[in-house]
Amino acid sequence: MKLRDLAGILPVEGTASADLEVTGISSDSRQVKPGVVFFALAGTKADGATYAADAAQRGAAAIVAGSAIDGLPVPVLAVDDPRLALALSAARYFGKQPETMVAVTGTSGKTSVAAFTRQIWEQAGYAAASIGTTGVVAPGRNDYGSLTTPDPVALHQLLRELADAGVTHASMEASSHGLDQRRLDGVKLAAGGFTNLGRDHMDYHPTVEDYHRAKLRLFDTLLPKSAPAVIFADDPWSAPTIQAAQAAGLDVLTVGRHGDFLRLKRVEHERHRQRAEVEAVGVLYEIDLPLAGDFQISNALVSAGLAISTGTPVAKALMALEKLKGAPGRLDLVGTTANGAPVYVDYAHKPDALENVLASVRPFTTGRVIVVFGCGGDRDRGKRPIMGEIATRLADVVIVTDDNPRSEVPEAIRAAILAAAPGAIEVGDRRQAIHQAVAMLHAGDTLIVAGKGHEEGQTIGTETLHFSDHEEVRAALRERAA
Ligand SMILES: CC(=O)N[C@H]1[C@@H](OP(=O)(O)OP(=O)(O)OC[C@H]2O[C@@H](n3ccc(=O)[nH]c3=O)[C@H](O)[C@@H]2O)O[C@H](CO)[C@@H](O)[C@@H]1O[C@H](C)C(=O)N[C@@H](C)C(=O)N[C@H](CCC(=O)O)C(=O)O
Ligand SMILES: Nc1ncnc2c1ncn2[C@@H]1O[C@H](COP(=O)(O)OP(=O)(O)OP(=O)(O)O)[C@@H](O)[C@H]1O
Ligand SMILES: N[C@H](CCC[C@H](N)C(=O)O)C(=O)O
Ligand SMILES: [Mg+2]
Repeated sequence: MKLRDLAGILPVEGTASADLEVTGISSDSRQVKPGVVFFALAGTKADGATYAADAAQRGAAAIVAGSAIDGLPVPVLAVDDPRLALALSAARYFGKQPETMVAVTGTSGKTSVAAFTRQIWEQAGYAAASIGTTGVVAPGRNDYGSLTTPDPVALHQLLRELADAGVTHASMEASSHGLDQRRLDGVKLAAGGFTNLGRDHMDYHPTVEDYHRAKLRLFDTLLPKSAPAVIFADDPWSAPTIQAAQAAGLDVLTVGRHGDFLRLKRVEHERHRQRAEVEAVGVLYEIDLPLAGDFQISNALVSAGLAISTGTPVAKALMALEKLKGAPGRLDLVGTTANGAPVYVDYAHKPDALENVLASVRPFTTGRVIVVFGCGGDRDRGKRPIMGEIATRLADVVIVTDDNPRSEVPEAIRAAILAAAPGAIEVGDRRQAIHQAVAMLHAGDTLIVAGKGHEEGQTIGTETLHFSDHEEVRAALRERAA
């Protein structure tokens, strides 16, 4: 591709640089090779403009920045919003994506909805993919991920690979960081989904309104006019979300107990499954959902809404719910003790999620609900006492442990949780905490190991050591059985 092929996004018209050959796109100077266009982004830790000279020295074809940078031996193209320019350039450079793409946003449930939507499409016979916190799942592919919403260059490279491999349908998670940082702006979306809004990422967003505004970008900026917006109607934040989607001219489809498009009429919970009656366009469907957790029915309805609104027949989409598999580490039943007490691994690492998951196992627990959890370091500090209070209120035994302390002092993180969790047991070492919890299970009890879900590491300082809640739970169950 020539630089001129990025015209309309970058101010290249009429300049001598328009004929330059472009061999790639990057926002990281360390990745720049000859011919790469370097985008200097103002970040949260550094200002990319500081690295423009480094990029030029490595052979960058041109530098794109928010303002002029003097003294560089390569053309500098100034744009208003370098992140937006990066996203649009990446889309044009890689040039291809699965035809039907949907994105889901919300505080909790995104990974589950992305996975469920892919599964519905698969059952309807489409070659489908999902992209998010747990990685990329596509035919013949299951790659572990790092970011929930990949950065635009990685994202469009991936979309190109998926499209080249014949994937026609893809669902992805739109995190608030991803939306705010324009990571999704170059993706052509057919529909958007909203699950709920609660407290999250208060280290990044100054207020919850600001956080909600970032989420709303999916509806008021990214989706084309009259595209379907599938909104879970039973959340307190659904009303302002519906309003914003309507104002943007979207086709609002609500789901849930208060939903018009897919209305949940009745639900009967069992321990590991639930039976739901759903009304869709005047027809009643009985659905036997093979997943535990009240919230999974909400996620399933958003997913069905996304699949239906992008062309999957209603009955096919709703019947596909009967075969759903939970996303890894989302109220994941890892095993049971010999006396029948179940042990779940769950990714609840924010207040609403913890509240939901503890509440959803209570009706099936004749004994005690036991929870093991901690809070991540270098992340929202405000959530620590809130989660301590929730655990104390909703569980009978609370074990506070470590969850990726990162650069913080682990004891200090635990102390912030414990301040609101009188009577909680403190066991810093997560392995020991899990083993201790499994050892105390009596018949009728339920254990939830929360916070890490699918994660496979524990980050202490700058080092990440292999750690898996699944493996530790299995080991503890084996130990107990021996
Ligand atoms: C806080 C945050 O969101 N950071 C993301 C952001 O980085 P940044 O722009 O702030 O980067 P920075 O370190 O300040 O550097 C500024 C610029 O200088 C460049 N640079 C830096 C050094 C150098 O030598 N050369 C150079 O060019 C950097 O590449 C960057 O472009 O943009 C980068 C590119 O898209 C992301 O990789 C990076 O994610 C970091 C790794 C991260 O941890 N992000 C998390 C918080 C995140 O995004 N999480 C969400 C939500 C998770 C969820 O709830 O599910 C997600 O979508 O995963
Ligand atoms: N619809 C929901 N409402 C409330 N809590 C939920 C819902 N769906 C999932 N949860 C809880 O949140 C946890 C994370 O779920 P999931 O991974 O699907 O959400 P997410 O939005 O992708 O989260 P993250 O932003 O952390 O990746 C689950 O393990 C469960 O505890
Ligand atoms: N995507 C989230 C995941 C947090 C998971 C939890 N285990 C933690 O480390 O805080 C984050 O990076 O903030
Ligand atoms: Mg996720």
